[in-house]
Amino acid sequence: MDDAEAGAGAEALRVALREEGERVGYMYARLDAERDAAERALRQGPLSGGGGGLQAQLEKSVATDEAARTLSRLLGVEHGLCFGRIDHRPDRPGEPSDTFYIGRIGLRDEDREPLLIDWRAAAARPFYTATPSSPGSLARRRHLHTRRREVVRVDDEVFDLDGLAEDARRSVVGEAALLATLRRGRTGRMSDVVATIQQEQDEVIRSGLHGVLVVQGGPGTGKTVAALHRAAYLLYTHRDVLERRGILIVGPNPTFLRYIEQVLPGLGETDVVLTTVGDLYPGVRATVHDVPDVAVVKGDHRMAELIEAAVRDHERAPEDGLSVPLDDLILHVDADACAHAQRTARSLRAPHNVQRRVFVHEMLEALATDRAEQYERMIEEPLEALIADSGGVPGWLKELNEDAEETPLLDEADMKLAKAELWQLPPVRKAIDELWPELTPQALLTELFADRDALARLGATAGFSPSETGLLYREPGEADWTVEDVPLLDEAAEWLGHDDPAERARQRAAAARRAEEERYAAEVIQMTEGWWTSLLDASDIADRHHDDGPHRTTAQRAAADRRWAYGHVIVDEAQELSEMAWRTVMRRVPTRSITVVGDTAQTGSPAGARGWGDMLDRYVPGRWREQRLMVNYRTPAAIMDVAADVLASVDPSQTPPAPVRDDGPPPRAVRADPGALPGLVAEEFAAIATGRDGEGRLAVISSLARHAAVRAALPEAPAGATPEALDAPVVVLTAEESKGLEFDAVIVVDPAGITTERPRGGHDLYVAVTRATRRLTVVHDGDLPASLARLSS
Ligand SMILES: Nc1ncnc2c1ncn2[C@@H]1O[C@H](COP(=O)(O)OP(=O)(O)OP(=O)(O)O)[C@@H](O)[C@H]1O
Repeated sequence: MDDAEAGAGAEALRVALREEGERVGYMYARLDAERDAAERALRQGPLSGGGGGLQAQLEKSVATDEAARTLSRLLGVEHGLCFGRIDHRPDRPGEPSDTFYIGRIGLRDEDREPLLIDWRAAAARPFYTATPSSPGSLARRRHLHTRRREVVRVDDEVFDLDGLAEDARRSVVGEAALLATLRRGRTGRMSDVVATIQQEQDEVIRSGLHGVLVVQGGPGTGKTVAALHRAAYLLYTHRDVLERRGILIVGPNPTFLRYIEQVLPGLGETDVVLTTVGDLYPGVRATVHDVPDVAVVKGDHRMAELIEAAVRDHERAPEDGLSVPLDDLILHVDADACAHAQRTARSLRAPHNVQRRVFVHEMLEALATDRAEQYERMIEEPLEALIADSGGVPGWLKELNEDAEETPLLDEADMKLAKAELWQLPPVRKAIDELWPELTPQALLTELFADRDALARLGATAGFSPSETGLLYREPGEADWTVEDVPLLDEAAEWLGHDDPAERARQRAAAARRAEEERYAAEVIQMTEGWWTSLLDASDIADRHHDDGPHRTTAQRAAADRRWAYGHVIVDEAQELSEMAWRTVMRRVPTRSITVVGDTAQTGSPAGARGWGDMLDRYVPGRWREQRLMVNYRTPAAIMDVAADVLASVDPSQTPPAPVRDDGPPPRAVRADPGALPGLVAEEFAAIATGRDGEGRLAVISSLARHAAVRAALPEAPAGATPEALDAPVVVLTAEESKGLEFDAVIVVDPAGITTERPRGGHDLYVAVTRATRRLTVVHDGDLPASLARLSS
């Protein structure tokens, strides 16, 4: 390039920066104007109407909600408002072409003409899908880099020039923009990648709402970011369904959720519940895991049969019938009548606690009849003796006797009273409770786990061996609920159901009130054509009219309700879920609209998935679709070479993803004990903190055996899967806790221990060595595992 060409290039760049700067400046001015309008709306409420009628009240409520939602969306897009531009090829040479700017939200200019296109809109799609080999109708794609509100750089890809090399799968679109993003230091929070979404990720994000989509990909392939952007895209595209039903995202641990939770509000979405398997059962917050052997049994789908058997075991029809001593009587229900009561209750296809009502009624009826018969006999027997003694039966007495035999002892009203009275008597209640008790899931499992005989007996009916069920035994009150217990509690809750008479009465009253409110709301819609009526239906209006405390968001209502049916569920690190955990998740989404995100090569849980079909075919046989992500955006090539050796040692059939980055120093092994860690951490930290951003984060990932020694050596560093850990510059983790996270530098301590101390330890080591974005150091004081031989040279 001669000086004249270089000068022309520099001038073109200056012009581009100036023009784009003006354009983007105008977008921020429009953003400010929209924010002001939303703030005003929030302060003032609706302009029209007033007064205290239902219509005014509704307008106010909807306007406030909408304004708050809009404002939070507008406030969340300050950084990188506009990040791209696409120029379509003109239809005919010489004609003007369409140009669109792509950003975090859509904006219009003062004439209501589109100024900025929301990244989720169909018109934005070519920005993500065009490649040099198939540019579609695009002539050019431009990435705009902004600092605060200023455009500081533009990167162009011109698609109609020949000769751009394209290595089909591994080619990365917008390489300059992508690599600049990837080289930024880690902050402890995942950020959105809307500006640099890659084509294969775009296919995941925009895949249809329905059915089960599996996103399988190695470490660092952007599965988590793609899944989160998919949540945002689905909410944008299917707002009507999903705002009402919500999206559930299940992640591996609370730290991980904290790591990702910033992404969704940043994308402007709030109708999402983020949770872990340990939190899926309302009222229980489990974070501790069972040891692997126990986890395997608790995760086995046969546990569902064991729990059903345990419930049935509490529905007894005694072989000798039931006897209840009561004052001077002993009431008795014979074995046949008890069995009949059991059969009648079970014929109601309902859970145990609901069937119990039927059983109680049947038994009370039998007891009341027995009591009446006994009283009857008390009167009849002396009478018959009298008749026999007097040597003949007078006609009038015979008639009376025959009449009495034909009429039931208790008519309907008598029976109702008698049953109510008996139910108040403690010996009666106790006797019936023993046959068919009201149970909570917690009580059922606590009792089951503390009863070796019941475990063995009921376990056998579910196909477990005594040694397997023996693992479930624990003393009553011995431990808190574990993560593995949560699906069991949920299962038990399904079988037990809930029968609370007060709650039933409340529900009946609420349903009647609700019907009345909906009828009224429907009339309001018919009579008024308010702007807000297009946003709501009668049920929404009734919701808002109903003044039972503050209006709750979909996410708040869903999180508190075990039986909530979500519109879509995303499961991240899904390979860790056991068969029982899948049952719990599936119950939350009867429509089976699910995104399953994970990597079966990273499965650490012995109860987790070896293949997706193992878990999914039970629910959607052959009806799930799989999308593979093959490019690693996190880990530099030299570290991935080490990871590939580890993967080959545990599962040679798996292919590690191809790394985009090949920067950073080679990974190293250091022979030392944990005492050397402060020096190594300081050294690593100095290396990562000198980067352009002057900040960096480091994780020390150790074996369980060395965990205490590592903590002692680094007393300042927080340890474990706690949210604070993410804010600290240095954190100490186990391999399991590091799942899904990433750091600028990683020090892996005692790789041999990590490989051997858990059943799937080789997979744990694979996870540990793939957490680094820049530097990897392995610290060992014994021999290195063979899979890390590359580091010993
Ligand atoms: N298109 C992209 N543009 C910029 N950064 C990206 C892109 N895709 C992924 N990344 C970055 O790569 C890193 C890895 O992404 P992510 O954590 O989603 O991967 P993952 O597949 O879930 O990994 P793992 O299985 O190891 O948990 C993140 O820092 C993410 O921001």
